[in-house]
Amino acid sequence: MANTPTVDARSGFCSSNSVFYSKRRSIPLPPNDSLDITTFISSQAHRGNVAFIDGSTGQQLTYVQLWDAVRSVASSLSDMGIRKGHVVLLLSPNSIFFPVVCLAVMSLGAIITTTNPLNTTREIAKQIADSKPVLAFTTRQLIPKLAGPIPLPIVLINDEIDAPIDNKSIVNTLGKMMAIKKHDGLKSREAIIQDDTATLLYSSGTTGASKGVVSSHRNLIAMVQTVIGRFYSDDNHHQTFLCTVPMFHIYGLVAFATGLLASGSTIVVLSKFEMHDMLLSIQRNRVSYLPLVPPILVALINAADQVKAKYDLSSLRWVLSGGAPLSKEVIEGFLEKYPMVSILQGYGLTESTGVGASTDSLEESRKYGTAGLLSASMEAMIVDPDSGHPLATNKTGELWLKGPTIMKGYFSNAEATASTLDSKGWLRTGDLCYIDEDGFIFVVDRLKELIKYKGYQVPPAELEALLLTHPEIADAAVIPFPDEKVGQYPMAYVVRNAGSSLTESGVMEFVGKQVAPYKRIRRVAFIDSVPKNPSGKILRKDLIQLAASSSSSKL
Ligand SMILES: CC(C)(COP(=O)(O)OP(=O)(O)OC[C@H]1O[C@@H](n2cnc3c(N)ncnc32)[C@H](O)[C@@H]1OP(=O)(O)O)[C@@H](O)C(=O)NCCC(=O)NCCSC(=O)/C=C/c1ccc(O)cc1
Repeated sequence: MANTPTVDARSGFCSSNSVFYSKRRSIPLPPNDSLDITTFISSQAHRGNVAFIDGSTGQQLTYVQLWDAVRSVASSLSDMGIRKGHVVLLLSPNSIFFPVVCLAVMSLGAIITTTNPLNTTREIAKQIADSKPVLAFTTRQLIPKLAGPIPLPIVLINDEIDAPIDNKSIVNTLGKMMAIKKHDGLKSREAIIQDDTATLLYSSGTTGASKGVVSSHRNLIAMVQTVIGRFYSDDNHHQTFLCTVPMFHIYGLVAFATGLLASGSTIVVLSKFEMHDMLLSIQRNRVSYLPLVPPILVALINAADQVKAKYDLSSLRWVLSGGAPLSKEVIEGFLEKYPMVSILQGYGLTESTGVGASTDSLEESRKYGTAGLLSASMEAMIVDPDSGHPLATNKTGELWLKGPTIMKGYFSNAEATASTLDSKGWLRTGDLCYIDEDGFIFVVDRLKELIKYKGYQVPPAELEALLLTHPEIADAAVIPFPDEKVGQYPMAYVVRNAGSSLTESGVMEFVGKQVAPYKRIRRVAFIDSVPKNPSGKILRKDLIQLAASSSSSKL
């Protein structure tokens, strides 16, 4: 037995190979290689009746109606010529039909790519040029956002079947597709294996501009198993979740369009976050689980007295926080105001197809500030960013993850894939973390060049490239600036050309016109030169320090 690696049961750390192993029961993965995510979910046994409720209109989709709709839409897509490997773009706010489109597309082996409706036409055109979709699903209101250089055939999502169609690009409506009763199109469905690509979600990763994250059916199937393991034990009753975070991000997508459907949950869907709608929906539908991002928790704390006076939140048991770090102050502030509700934390990336670590019980959540224990079947290493050597417990380094939910790579970007995934399948997360003696992960800082505004990713490189297109800007660097309400917002350090009288507001307006609102630069400082290392890399840490010291000296 001399060669058996010794894993410390308490931390999960194996000293012979420096790998941390998950302490959770490993997830069963279906052995059948010919399996797609939609078939996998629809074949799970559960006692759920209502799958979705539209939070504003009350319209419901039962599980029977959901799977009927998915089959009809898939058959119709097949009749329209959609085949395995084709990319389909979904540009829509949250709706009870968002999952129908995703599940139908993926059931054919076609690939779903989603985008934020707040994105500008220019940003969406970039994603279209990169992902090359053959069809788009969108709403009537969002059609102008598809007016980029590459015209796409469009399926309208929220349209009355008989409404006049005046746009030549519109080839169908979801209503018509869902009404199809004969599913002949499914006969020409091609065989799908678990390794085939299912989703293409965009993320900036550790550096540079947004890239398509390729997740396979296997990645999503493993994530479904993780979600089931996280929320359902044998004695768990039926649960009602509220969906107010966007389904177009991995967080919302894996929960509301896939994972929770495997266990018969009811999901109340709001088209977007609005405080009153959210609270009223909790009250009306007796919601028990509320997945959020930290800025909503902060807003709930700040308005706690009015909230508790006006709404009956007695059904609410769990708040799930993900997408951005949650500070100890926010956790304590929330628990003080809402003692009946427990917070569960989740840590994940688009590149890990959702959750990589989490706290799954009140007891685990009592480790304040932790991102949780490694998800089932996930392995981790903490790697010294300078030496590249793996570290043991309680030592801070870059978190590397390996497991069945780790992406296949970045779409058509071998260079970015090679610098993010190593040959053994380890994903460099770009987060500085340590893992304690009980196996809990703590995120300390970020190595990657990323700004998180309200849980949305803002890649500094993208804003820097845009700033450099201004005729009066010689050089620029963009950094995160901390803010209690939104987490961080983008701040620009700008070097003006000689003789330029460009103002701070001039810089902000120039960027604001071209990017989604969450990417706007909200603070500007002018400097003589951008600090860089000998190879020309921006020394962001120096600028972050400079910003902190100049803002505190202003107080
Ligand atoms: C609900 C939020 C927190 C706040 O919403 P909001 O206040 O209405 O603002 P928006 O973010 O929608 O809009 C941004 C800005 O655009 C503005 N805006 C709004 N609609 C308009 C308009 N139609 N025209 C023009 N301006 C507009 C809006 O006013 C706002 O401006 P400002 O007030 O200046 O911030 C919203 O930002 C939000 O849903 N954020 C969540 C993002 C999110 O899901 N992130 C997760 C990423 S994936 C990930 O990290 C995964 C992690 C994970 C973790 C754990 C797990 O278990 C699994 C996974």
